Amino acid sequence: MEARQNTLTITGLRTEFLTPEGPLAAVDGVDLAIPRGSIVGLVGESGCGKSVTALSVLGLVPPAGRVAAGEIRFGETDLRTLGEGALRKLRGNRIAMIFQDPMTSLNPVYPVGRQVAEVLRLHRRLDRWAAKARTVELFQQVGIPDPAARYDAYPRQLSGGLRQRVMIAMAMACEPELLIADEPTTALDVTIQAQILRLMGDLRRDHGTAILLITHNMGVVAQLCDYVYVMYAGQIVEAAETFALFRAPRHPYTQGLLKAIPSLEGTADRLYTIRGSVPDPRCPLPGCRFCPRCDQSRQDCARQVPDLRALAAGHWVRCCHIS
Ligand SMILES: Nc1ncnc2c1ncn2[C@@H]1O[C@H](COP(=O)(O)OP(=O)(O)OP(=O)(O)O)[C@@H](O)[C@H]1O
Repeated sequence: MEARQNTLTITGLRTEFLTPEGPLAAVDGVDLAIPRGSIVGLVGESGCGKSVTALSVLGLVPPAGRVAAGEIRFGETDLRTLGEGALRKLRGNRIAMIFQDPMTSLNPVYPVGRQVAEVLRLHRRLDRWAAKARTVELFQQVGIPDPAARYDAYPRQLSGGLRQRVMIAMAMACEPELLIADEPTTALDVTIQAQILRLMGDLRRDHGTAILLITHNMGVVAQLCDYVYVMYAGQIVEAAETFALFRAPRHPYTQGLLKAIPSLEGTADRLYTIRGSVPDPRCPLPGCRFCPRCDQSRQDCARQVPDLRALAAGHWVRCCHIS
């Protein structure tokens, strides 16, 4: 895929946090591309660096951290060269975001309708009445019951599912080119989860929005994504089209994640889990970072640093023993 066809192209991203023990690389050399109008998944266990990748794109890395290296291109623009003012203009307009807990993004002291209408007034230049009418219409589209009454509700008066719908309505209001959704359905029950995922699919279909979907849920990936990046210990360890990844996962970590999906048949007595846990980024391992947890590791894995190599068109794997 040529870079100019991408809505987002991340190259060599390294994001560090300053700790008393020295700098810690939460994201360590990540390359990731989102072609226009596609839905790309970023998966991995907790602590792998998914959220920090998203925050780096948005220019929202917390104060102790910084993007130390790499390029983040939104279309032709290198986001790292933009000042805070220009970045703020892009966020909530051409780039929208949805987080796991919408309370962190919604202002608790303003009615939710006014918050969405504000976006329409600011970015779509609608007057007060048109913005209100469009907001109620958007609330209806995202399945908020009694949308006119909910316009005046405060965030705390709504359920988690309704708050997440408000966030989607806000994202739809801007008709963004890029939506970054970080665990958008994790806190919701399964039925609401499916509805929110459907709405994101609609956003892509109706507005051509490219979506980066961050999740640890492989089922969600299978349902929605065109392409998947698997992240482990700050690095991409496998990347492939969704169909190829599910049909023939090559990295032992990806194989473990897929084995851990609960099956409907429920044949296994216990749900599979990958033994061990994500390594502490403060103590980087000399060889393959997955080696201590890998059930296929060999003697040299602890010493050899694997590169991300192409196995087939569009299928990349970081493992010393796969060719
Ligand atoms: N403010 C911070 N200060 C220091 N380290 C941080 C900070 N935020 C994140 N990290 C570290 O960065 C690493 C990656 O964290 P990140 O939140 O990106 O993981 P994640 O894959 O998104 O996990 P989760 O699904 O739990 O959000 C972790 O080791 C974490 O400890």
